[in-house]
Amino acid sequence: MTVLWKRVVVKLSGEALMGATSHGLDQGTLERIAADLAAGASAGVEIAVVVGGGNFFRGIQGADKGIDRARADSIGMLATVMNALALEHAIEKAGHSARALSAIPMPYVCQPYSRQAALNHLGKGRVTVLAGGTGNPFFTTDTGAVLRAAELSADAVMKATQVDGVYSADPKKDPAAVRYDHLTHDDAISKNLAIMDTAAFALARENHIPIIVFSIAEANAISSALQGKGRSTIVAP
Ligand SMILES: Nc1ncnc2c1ncn2[C@@H]1O[C@H](COP(=O)(O)OP(=O)(O)OP(=O)(O)O)[C@@H](O)[C@H]1O
Ligand SMILES: O=c1ccn([C@@H]2O[C@H](COP(=O)(O)O)[C@@H](O)[C@H]2O)c(=O)[nH]1
Repeated sequence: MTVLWKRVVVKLSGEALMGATSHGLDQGTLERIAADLAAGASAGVEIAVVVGGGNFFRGIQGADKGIDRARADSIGMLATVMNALALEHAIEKAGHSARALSAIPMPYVCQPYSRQAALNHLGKGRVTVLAGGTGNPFFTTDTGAVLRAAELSADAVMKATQVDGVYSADPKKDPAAVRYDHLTHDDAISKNLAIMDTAAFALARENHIPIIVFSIAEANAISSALQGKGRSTIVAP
């Protein structure tokens, strides 16, 4: 496998882990994605995975139901820890070494996140699964992914999601939405494209980090994206 990047942060949507179910974790999907990550790491790419929590809980939805937003976001961050532990185990089962690190320290279940610990695991070829987003409420795991990419000097953020790229509008709501092959961070921000939050795009722009958006529904989606193959949108200057 000829790969484009030496070190990447893969942003894995929590919803991607539900497979065809409506909530939580689908074991077959987890195993497929774990094997794909293991293949990428075996090809020599240092892979950190920032995992979302939308298959369990989103803070904003909890806040809509009357839970204090900061409390609701804490629940959301804990959801990402559940996904990270499941993914760490699935990657190990797929035959590749993995470590989960949490931005919210909970040493009984996994190692607390630190930049040094993450760099150490990446340097040893372990798929490093980063839980808890930024560790702060009022953020998302998209912003967490770009933040980790900046502090770990990753070459790119690879957003593995439900859609095959960035569209002019949410394609799940607007069938007439048009897909972009390439756009700049400025375009994504000025057009208010909600595939990622503005904070994530702004941080990526400031730190010159390209973002590759692709669908995780395809077989070997991550390995293909690492080789520059398959359908995707590239957000870069
Ligand atoms: N302009 C757009 N182009 C493409 N997708 C868009 C756009 N605007 C909104 N979306 C929606 O954004 C979603 C991508 O978000 P994603 O599923 O990765 O959520 P997340 O918050 O990052 O993760 P989680 O699933 O854990 O909540 C797509 O499923 C798509 O419906
Ligand atoms: O830095 C962060 C990251 C996430 N959260 C909360 O977790 C959920 C799930 O994350 P998604 O990015 O939506 O998958 C999110 O809705 C927030 O409530 C957070 O508070 N801080």
